[in-house]
Amino acid sequence: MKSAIILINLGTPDKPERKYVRTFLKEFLSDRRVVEVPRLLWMLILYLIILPFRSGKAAKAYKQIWFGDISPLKFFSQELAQGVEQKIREQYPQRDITVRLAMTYCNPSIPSVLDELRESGVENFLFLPLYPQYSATTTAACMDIVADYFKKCRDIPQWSWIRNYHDHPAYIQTLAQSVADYWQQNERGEKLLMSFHGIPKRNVDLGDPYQQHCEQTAQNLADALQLNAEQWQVTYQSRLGKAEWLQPYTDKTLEALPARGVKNLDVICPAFAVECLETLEEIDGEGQEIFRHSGGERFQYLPCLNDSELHQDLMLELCKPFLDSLKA
Ligand SMILES: C=CC1=C(C)c2cc3[nH]c(cc4nc(cc5[nH]c(cc1n2)c(C)c5CCC(=O)O)C(CCC(=O)O)=C4C)c(C)c3C=C
Ligand SMILES: [Fe+2]
Ligand SMILES: [Fe+2]
Repeated sequence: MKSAIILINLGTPDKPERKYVRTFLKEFLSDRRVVEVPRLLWMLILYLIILPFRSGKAAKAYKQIWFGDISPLKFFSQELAQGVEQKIREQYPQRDITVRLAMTYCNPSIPSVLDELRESGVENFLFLPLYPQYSATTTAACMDIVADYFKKCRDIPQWSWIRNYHDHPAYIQTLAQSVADYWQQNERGEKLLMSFHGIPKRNVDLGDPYQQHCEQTAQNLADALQLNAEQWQVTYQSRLGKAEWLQPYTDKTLEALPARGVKNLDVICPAFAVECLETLEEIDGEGQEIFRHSGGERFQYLPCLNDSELHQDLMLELCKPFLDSLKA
């Protein structure tokens, strides 16, 4: 039986230009899983304020971080998928398994990847969203798209999900190894700031487990690195709009830390599997600037796991129960 593993990431504009950024933002921010503001009010805000003003600004930011003709998010996600497929071919030579990347928004879309795989005879799917911490705004959003796709199908194939892996020992071990490797090659900062993408606080109050997952990842990573309470901190970045999001906010913390005596800082973003606008521009760019202007002296951004061997091995470990369940 032909099987496929589909790595799913958020999505990204096709080009770092206003028109493409607008298309991406429109699709992303129209999803009711992402924004839960009453529809009419949100459509007014989206079409009258966010799309006209944010698209151009974000396009400029994307231009600064673009990798030649591809966005960093798509580049690393694709390389990761290819690396994982190669490893599976080597380690499971008797199995017929394809690994593909799909995006929740824009390209390659989940339906287009599913169409292609089903036409090639795949009958068994494993979906692996590249979000270690579950949130309805990300994980459930891609689950909806997959479920919608199969609504029109009579003979639904076998499918399974890796819903979250925020506390999987292999994930924590991989993160810890990446930090330890970094510290072996670079001077270690006084504090490790773990900055996660934020979500509105209301979502957590209504039952989204995301904050609990982030805090668990952070605590387990700190334990694996044997950090004491003074040596690490969790913050939340990328808030949008006026409502309260998860706190403490990354930008406010970066502004405050130098006055509290932290001048030499390491920052890691464990919610991001691969580099993207929110890590390269918001943290390593803007965040670094905020910290330095506030009196900080040394700011080191620790890269995401990206397409590293460590990350490929982690993906294989997460997929092991699926891979072992397949008949040779
Ligand atoms: C209501 C708004 C948003 C929620 C909720 C949200 C949750 C969320 N997002 C990610 C991961 C990524 N977000 C990225 C970009 C991005 N996110 C939002 C808004 C919300 N995100 C916007 C408007 C944007 C676009 C950029 C900008 O204008 O600031 C990206 C990067 C995409 C890229 O092309 O590089 C990622 C990745 C998570 C993990 C998450 C909740 C857990
Ligand atoms: Fe986001
Ligand atoms: Fe941002």
